[in-house]
Amino acid sequence: MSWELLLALLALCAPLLLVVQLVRFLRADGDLTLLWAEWQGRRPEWELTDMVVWVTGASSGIGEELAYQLSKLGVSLVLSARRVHELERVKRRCLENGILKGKDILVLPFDLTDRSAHEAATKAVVQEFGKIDILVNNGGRSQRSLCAETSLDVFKELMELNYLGTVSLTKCVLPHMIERKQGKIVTVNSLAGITSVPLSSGYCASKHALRGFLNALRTELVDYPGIIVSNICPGPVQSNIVKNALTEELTKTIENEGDQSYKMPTSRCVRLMLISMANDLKEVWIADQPFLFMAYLGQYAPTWAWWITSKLGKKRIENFKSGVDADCAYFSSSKKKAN
Ligand SMILES: NC(=O)c1ccc[n+]([C@@H]2O[C@H](COP(=O)([O-])OP(=O)(O)OC[C@H]3O[C@@H](n4cnc5c(N)ncnc54)[C@H](O)[C@@H]3O)[C@@H](O)[C@H]2O)c1
Repeated sequence: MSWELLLALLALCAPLLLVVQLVRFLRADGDLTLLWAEWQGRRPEWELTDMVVWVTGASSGIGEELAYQLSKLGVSLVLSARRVHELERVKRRCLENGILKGKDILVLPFDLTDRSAHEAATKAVVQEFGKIDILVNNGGRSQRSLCAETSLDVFKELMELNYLGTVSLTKCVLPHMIERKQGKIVTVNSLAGITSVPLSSGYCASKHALRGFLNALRTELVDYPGIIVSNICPGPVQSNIVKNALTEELTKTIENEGDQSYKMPTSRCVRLMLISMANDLKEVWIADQPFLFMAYLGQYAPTWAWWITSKLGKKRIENFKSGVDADCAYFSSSKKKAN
């Protein structure tokens, strides 16, 4: 084959390859460091075995799925949330489907907003298993209400739970990790901790606050390279987050949680979280499109992102008011989805 022909072929193939890569990028469900770690990095199956992992919010959604996937890796597991019977149910399923024995799982119920319980809970974990390798700050609640219609009590509750509850538990576990010079503090934040969406002003604020806290904490721990502070930012994921969301008043619940099936499967989100833990990633974004694309746009072209957010945000409020999930039907009629 002549050089001219080879060059001509290359010139033809290059745009094709570029298009293929672009399509792959547009279909990605994680940021580039996370996808690289998934492709080339350490496997959770090699890295996380024999660890003591404490998961808050383990009675439902992401925390529950995390318990199931961890129970297949041979860790010691601490399951926390408020409802003991739900935690016992999760424990039973972990024992049925995983490789753990009863002694490997501690059910430790407490309310994250009751900060006076955090020290005793931490001591109970250390007493049971002798150490804490990974704390997964996962417990939290979202919000579905317009700022102007929302009581200040709701904003306070979101900060108490999502922000101060996480800060307090992290502060209880930190001295133990500093003494051992190792450990992972993994916090389930949200893309709402990076970008902002309507109907969730209190939630976004609590998650933005968490990101600020975690980034500052990480810089304070530079002398302890064995302690990893990890900020996990998922987009929409299948769980009970909408059903359990706060509304205008503390006592008012969501009337219609809408169809959640378009969201990322919980198992995929949790798998990517485990990859991030195995590879000590500092911050990861986990989301299907167009949510991931919007996070990138917000980072690199904030003014364009704001223009699009204002259009999509209007649609989000419309969706919510017409009784479908706020995030669905961005590109089609909300009435059609409601039927
Ligand atoms: N599902 C999503 O779309 C999504 C997206 C981004 C971030 N997140 C975050 O993921 C985390 C888990 O949420 P999820 O989606 O699994 O929702 P979920 O409602 O299914 O689970 C939330 C868990 O937190 C626990 N919890 C709530 N209030 C508590 C309290 N006061 N004390 C102790 N535990 C409490 C619940 O009991 C439950 O176990 C949250 O921090 C949420 O902000 C979820």
